[in-house]
Amino acid sequence: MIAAENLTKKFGRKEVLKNINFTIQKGETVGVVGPNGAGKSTLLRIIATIMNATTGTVAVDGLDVKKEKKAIRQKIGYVPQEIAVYHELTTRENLRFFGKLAKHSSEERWMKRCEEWRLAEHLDKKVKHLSGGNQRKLNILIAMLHDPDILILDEPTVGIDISAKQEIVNDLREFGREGKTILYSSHDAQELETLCTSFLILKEGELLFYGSKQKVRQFGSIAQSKNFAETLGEIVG
Ligand SMILES: Nc1ncnc2c1ncn2[C@@H]1O[C@H](COP(=O)(O)OP(=O)(O)OP(=O)(O)O)[C@@H](O)[C@H]1O
Repeated sequence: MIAAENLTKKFGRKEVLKNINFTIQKGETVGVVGPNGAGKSTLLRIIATIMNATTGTVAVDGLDVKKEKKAIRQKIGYVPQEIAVYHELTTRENLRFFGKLAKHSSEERWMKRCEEWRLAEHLDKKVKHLSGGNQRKLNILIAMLHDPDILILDEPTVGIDISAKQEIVNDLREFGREGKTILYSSHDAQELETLCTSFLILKEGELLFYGSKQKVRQFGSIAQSKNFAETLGEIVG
């Protein structure tokens, strides 16, 4: 469970998260949505213990993100927007290297994931020779090396083609079915609809909405006849 209470974040005088409250239950796949600059990355970084909130709290399974960073990092995998792997190393070398840094990584487990995610055939290729989609997959698998219960992904499919996006979304859906909690920030309504069970909508630092996919449709009541992507687009505006 991830519970935010009266969360605010200021950069100088600019308040980019304004008194945010929500509780995410275990096993949810939450789409974190909002226009550019809404505060999505900032919120995800605070939950991932990379950045501190200015005031308020976030508890991950009862642990405080400010005080118990180490314990929370065992539970969470964080996938940054940028591809943060070594391009001159092979896929296998990257997994081994980051596996050594991560506690509780197991080569047997990541080999199994590579097979499930169709990366096994690319294990001995240098990352610079992988397709954009496979580089993105590797970026995600590295965040999963310690088998976290919660995966936080900040726009993980930017710049790749539609079929690679669909593969990643399907692989993450399977991961969600293992009972994992996923927070997924994206501007792509199609992939959000396919993957997410609930939505957290931010606008100019305010939490506009948090609830199930069905409720998003009700929330966008003026758009009843429209499809999900249009409804979401209208809410986010
Ligand atoms: N380190 C920082 N210092 C100062 N301002 C920052 C910093 N990081 C983010 N901001 C500002 O905070 C606001 C929220 O940024 P954030 O990156 O969280 O938005 P976002 O919703 O993720 O946007 P995008 O969809 O473009 O990635 C923006 O106005 C941004 O310029």
